[in-house]
Amino acid sequence: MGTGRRRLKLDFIRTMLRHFTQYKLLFSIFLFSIFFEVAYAVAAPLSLKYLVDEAFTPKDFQAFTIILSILLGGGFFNICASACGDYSLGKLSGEVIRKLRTELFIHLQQQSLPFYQRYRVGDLVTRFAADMASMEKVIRISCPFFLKEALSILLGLFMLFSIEWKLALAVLAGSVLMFVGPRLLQARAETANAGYKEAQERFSNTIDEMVKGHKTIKGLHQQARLRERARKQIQELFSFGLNMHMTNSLMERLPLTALLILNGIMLGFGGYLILHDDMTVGGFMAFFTLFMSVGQAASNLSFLIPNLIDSSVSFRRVGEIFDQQPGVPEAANPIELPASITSIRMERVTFGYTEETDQLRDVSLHIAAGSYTAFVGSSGSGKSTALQLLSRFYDPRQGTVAMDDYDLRTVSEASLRKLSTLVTQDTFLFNTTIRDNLLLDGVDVTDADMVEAAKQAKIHDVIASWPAGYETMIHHEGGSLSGGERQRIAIARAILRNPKLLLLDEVTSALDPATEADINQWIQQIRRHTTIISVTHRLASVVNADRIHVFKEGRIVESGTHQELLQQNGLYYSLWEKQHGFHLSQDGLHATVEVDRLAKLPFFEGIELPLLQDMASLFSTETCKEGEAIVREGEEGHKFYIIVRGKFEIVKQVPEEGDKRVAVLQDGDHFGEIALLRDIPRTATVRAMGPSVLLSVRREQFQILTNQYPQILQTLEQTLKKRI
Ligand SMILES: Nc1ncnc2c1ncn2[C@@H]1O[C@H](COP(=O)(O)OP(=O)(O)OP(=O)(O)O)[C@@H](O)[C@H]1O
Repeated sequence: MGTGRRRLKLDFIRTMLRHFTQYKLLFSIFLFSIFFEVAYAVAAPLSLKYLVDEAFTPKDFQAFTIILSILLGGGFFNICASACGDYSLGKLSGEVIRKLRTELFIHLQQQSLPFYQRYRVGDLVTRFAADMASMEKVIRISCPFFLKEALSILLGLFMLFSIEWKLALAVLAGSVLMFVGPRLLQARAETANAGYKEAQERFSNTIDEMVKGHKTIKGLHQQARLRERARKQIQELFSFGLNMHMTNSLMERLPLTALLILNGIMLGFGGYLILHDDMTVGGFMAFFTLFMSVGQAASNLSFLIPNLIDSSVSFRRVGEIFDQQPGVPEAANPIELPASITSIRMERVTFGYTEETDQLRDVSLHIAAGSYTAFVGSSGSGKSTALQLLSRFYDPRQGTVAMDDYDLRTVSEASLRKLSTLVTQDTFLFNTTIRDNLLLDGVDVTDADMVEAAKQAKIHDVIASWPAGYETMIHHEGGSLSGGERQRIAIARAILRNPKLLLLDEVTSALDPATEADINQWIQQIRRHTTIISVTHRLASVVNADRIHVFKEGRIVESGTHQELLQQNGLYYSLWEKQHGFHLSQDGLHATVEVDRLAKLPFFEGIELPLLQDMASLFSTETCKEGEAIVREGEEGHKFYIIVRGKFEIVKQVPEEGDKRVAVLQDGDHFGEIALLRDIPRTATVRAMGPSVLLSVRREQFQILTNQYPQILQTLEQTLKKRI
């Protein structure tokens, strides 16, 4: 074991001892009761010496009565002391475990996002469940037992030496045998136990993934893959379990064998001493009985060792969590942010999720209170990252994020959360009623406010249509609700908090056009009294923003109003052009594309407008759900697609790495144009990252057009040749 690990374990044991010593009275009662119990257990065999030598052999009735009375009186007192000891131990260990659980829970809550990205759900749940249970066993049972047995051995040895030191010395020398085996096997047992725990963790993570992702797994028909992974992990559990069982059994058996050898030594040497009148028969009987009870205590201790080793792994794993310092710590004397602020600043901010990468580079911006600001740009350009820094989920590596003149590193988290609310595209709902999900703690609102907020977020009618209305229970963290419903509940939750600063991260991405329009209207209503910063890839929803910052590769490359940015004819202009020219019905089920927009596709360059008009009429609308693969790698393609709304990831199979995301496409992007010309297998899988709408055209339909107008085919062939 490395010194770091040992230090960690020692620190943790010190912490536990600190907890124990906080309850001085209970701890003292417990220690006294253990001491008395052990003293009595050791004294009882010693009484044999006096019974045999002083009472039975000389037939002295008075001595017999005195010894018997002492034994009975001591026995009665022993029962009382044991009962007090049991109560004090129960109370003491219960308190210590309660404190440890609470501290671990609070410690987890204090951690920042990087911690939750490092540890998976299964890892943390196993530490809370299996490791804590194993620690509880040690605190309640093994530790007191260890203390008792160790004390029995010490007192017993003292008595054995006082009865006959030569025999005691011989037995003591032989008893070294009892500890050699376990000592030799200890490292192996620790490795076997740690291996088993890690295998448990991996299996817990698979179950977690299976439960959370059951829809995606079914949708993508991945059951066999998951089953195979689970089968391997169960097999791994079996192998590690067998290894652990065998090592632990061996550790238990070796001391028993040593005990047999010791018995032989004692009988042989003891008999020799009696025959040479160096020891009385009563003395030998007392020695023998005492030795048996010391031997039993030593053997009990050796049985305890695997248990303690097992739990030492648990202590280390829980200690490791306690040792994690929050990545975004609260200042020692945090400043309370005022209830309203006048500005938000990012000054020369550079940030990376890891040391090696920079997701934001030298970003500076100034946002006036009461304004509506939008962050736009292509996928992966750093928009959401900037929002996370404004919410202080991370601290910048360089530069400052500040509200008024307060660096966020110096302000109290509570005051920051009171001032601002972040709504993201991944909505987490608690497994409780809709009402509880809306009326979270710390929000002083009435039922009427709640209903009003739900109406504004366009979710009231949906909730009211459920039999239990606002009392409907949420299960699986909202997994049974649609993405749009979850998103609208999150928006209602934000409305109820009535924040001064509202941070929105792609909040309308899962909504149909009608609801999106309603939410955009709500934003317009509140913008007068709320500062809004909205991240979106859909430019049409931010044309009214006071200021738009365009992100590219972690930098802000353009800033201005919609009109100013269009005039600049730069990145914003090209993004706008790409997204422009589509029409979508209010229910999001029917899309059309304008001819001008088709003309801008590179491979339709130079094709006459009337032909493109015919082409535009060939497109049909397709909708798809989150996780759905619209195109699969290796399959023959027959369709060309244009994304009207939504995000798609392009995933390629990389040998030994599995699926790898190579790009993300969004509104206005297109793919699969080669399928219009010939059969070739798709080079990647295209999978929806949220509910999406596409326009598609099949090659057969396209061919009717090209048969009529062969020049389309020639132009397309030439353009594609140029591109490939
Ligand atoms: N937690 C994370 N750990 C490591 N890298 C991350 C993390 N979150 C985002 N990234 C990476 O940081 C880069 C910027 O991501 P960010 O989410 O800020 O982009 P974005 O512009 O908001 O794009 P999108 O609209 O697709 O979310 C991307 O390359 C992304 O893969």
